[in-house]
Amino acid sequence: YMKRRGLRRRPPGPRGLPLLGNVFDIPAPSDYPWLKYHELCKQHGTDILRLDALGTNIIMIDSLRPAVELLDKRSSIYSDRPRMIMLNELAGFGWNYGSMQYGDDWRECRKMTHRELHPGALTKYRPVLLKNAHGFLARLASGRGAVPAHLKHAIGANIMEVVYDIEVLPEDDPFIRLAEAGQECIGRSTTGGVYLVEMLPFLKSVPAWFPGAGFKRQAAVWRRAAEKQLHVAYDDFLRRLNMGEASNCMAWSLMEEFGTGDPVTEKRLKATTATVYLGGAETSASALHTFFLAMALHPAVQAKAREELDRIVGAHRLPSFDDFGSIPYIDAIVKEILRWHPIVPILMPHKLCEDDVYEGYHLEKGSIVMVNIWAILHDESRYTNPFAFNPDRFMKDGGLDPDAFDPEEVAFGFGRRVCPGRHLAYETVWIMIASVLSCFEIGRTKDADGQGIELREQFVSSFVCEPKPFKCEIRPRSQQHLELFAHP
Ligand code: HEM
Repeated sequence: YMKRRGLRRRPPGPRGLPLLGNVFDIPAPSDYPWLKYHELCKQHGTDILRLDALGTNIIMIDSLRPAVELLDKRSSIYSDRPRMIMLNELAGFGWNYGSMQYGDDWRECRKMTHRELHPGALTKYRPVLLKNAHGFLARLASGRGAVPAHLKHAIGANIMEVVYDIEVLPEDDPFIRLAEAGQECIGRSTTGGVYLVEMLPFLKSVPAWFPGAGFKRQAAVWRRAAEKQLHVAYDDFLRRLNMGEASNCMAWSLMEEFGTGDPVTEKRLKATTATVYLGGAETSASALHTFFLAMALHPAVQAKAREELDRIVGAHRLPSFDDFGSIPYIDAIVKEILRWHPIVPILMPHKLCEDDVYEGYHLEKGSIVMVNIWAILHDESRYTNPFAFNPDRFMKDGGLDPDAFDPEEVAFGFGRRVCPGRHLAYETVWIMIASVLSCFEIGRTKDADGQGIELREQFVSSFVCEPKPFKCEIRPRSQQHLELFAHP
C-alpha cells in the first residue's frame, strides 16, 4: 500500500518542512490571502495547489474548471466542512449549519431555509425589502451618520423582519449588534491559519489560564455571543407568537409547516433561523458598501444607470419589484459588484470525504478544499481588463449578454453548500441599488477649494471583504426626487 501511495501524484505546491509542512507558506488572513494564493498557483504553474498544514492537506483551486468539476459535479463527496474547532466547539457556534458537518441536521436545516428563501417563496418578503430600502433613502437624505452604519441598519432590519418579524430600533438595535458580534467571531475564527488549535486539536484541552491559551479566553467571550444569538431573537418571537402578535416570517412559516412538538425539529428550526440571521446580516451590507465606492469612482456608470431608470421607471415613482428583470443595467451593476471585489474572496472551506482523482492528481480523503473566488472572477480569459469596474461587460444590445460569464455562478459558492441566501441577497442588493440611483448622486467629497478629494480603491483583508472607510458625497438629484419617499 505504501508503495502505491508513493506513486500517487499529488497536486503541485511548495516543498514543505519536516513535520511543519507548509505552515509558513500559508498566507496570513490580514495579508490578502487571495492574492497570495493566486501568486503561489502561478509560481507552481497550477490551478490546483496543495499545501500541507501540519499533516492536513489544503487544496486551493484557482480556476473555474476544477471548481465546477469537483465541488459542483462531485458534490456528494465535496460538501462536508472541516471540524472548525474554534468556531463550533470552543466558541459555541455548533448550531450554525453553515459550519456544521455534512449530515441529517445540516440537510434538514438547508431544507427549511430553501423552503422559505427560494425565489418563489421570497416574493412574500419583497414588501419588507422595499420598505427598508426606502428607510435607507430617508437616512441618506437626513445627511446624518455614515453610509456603512446606515447599510448595516437597513440589512439588519431586513433580516430581523424576514426571519423573526422583529422591527428593529432606529438606532443601536441590540439584535443588529448581536449579529455583528457573531459575524466578527465567524470571520476571525474561520480564516485559515489563525488558530493553531485547528491544526493541533489536542490544544483544545489546555486550560484557559495556560500561557498562550489566549484562544480559550477569546472563545469564552464569543460563547456568550453565540448563546445569545441562538436564543434571544427566537425567544422574543415565541413570546409574541403566544400573544398572537407574530405574523408571517420565516420562523412562523416553519413552525406552521413543521410544528414544534418534536424537540429535534424545534432544535433544527431554531438553528436554521439563527443561521440565516447570522449569515444574512452583514454580507449584503458589505456588497452595498462596495457599490458606494464604485459609484463614487465612476460617475459615468451612475449617469448611464440614471438614464435607464428614468426611461423605464420614470421620474414620478420609485423602482419596485414590478421592475425586477426589466432594468438590465442595474443587474449588470449588481453582477459587477459581485465580481470586482468579491464579498467572499476565498470560499468557506469544504472537506473532501473520500479519496478522489482529478486530472491524474490524487486528492486525499480529509483534504480541506477551498476556491479562490477572487482569482476566478479576475481571470483574463473570461473578463477582459478584470481590474476595471465595468458593468458594460455584462451588456449586449441594450440587454444582459447571455454569453457573459455570470459572477453569481461563483460568488455564492458551489455544490450542495451553495449560499442558500443568494436570492435574498440579490433581491436586497438590487432594490437598494435601484432605489439609491433613482434619487441620489454619489460623488467625491470636495475639499476647501472645491476639488474632489482623492478616493482610493482599498479593501479590508478579511473573510468578508469590504472597502476601507472612505468619504463620499451623497446629493439628492432634485427636490422632486426627495418627495418620492417619506423622510423626516
Ligand atoms: C452578497 C451577499 C452574499 C454572498 C456573496 C454570500 C456568499 C456565500 C458563500 C461564498 C458561501 C459559502 C458557500 C460554499 O461553501 O460553497 C455562503 C454560505 C452561506 N450563506 Fe451566503 N452570501 C451572501 C448572503 C447571504 C444571505 C443574505 C444569507 C442569509 C439569508 C446567507 C446565508 C448563508 C448560509 C447559511 C451559508 C452556509 C451554507 C451551508 O454551509 O450549507 N448568505 N454564502
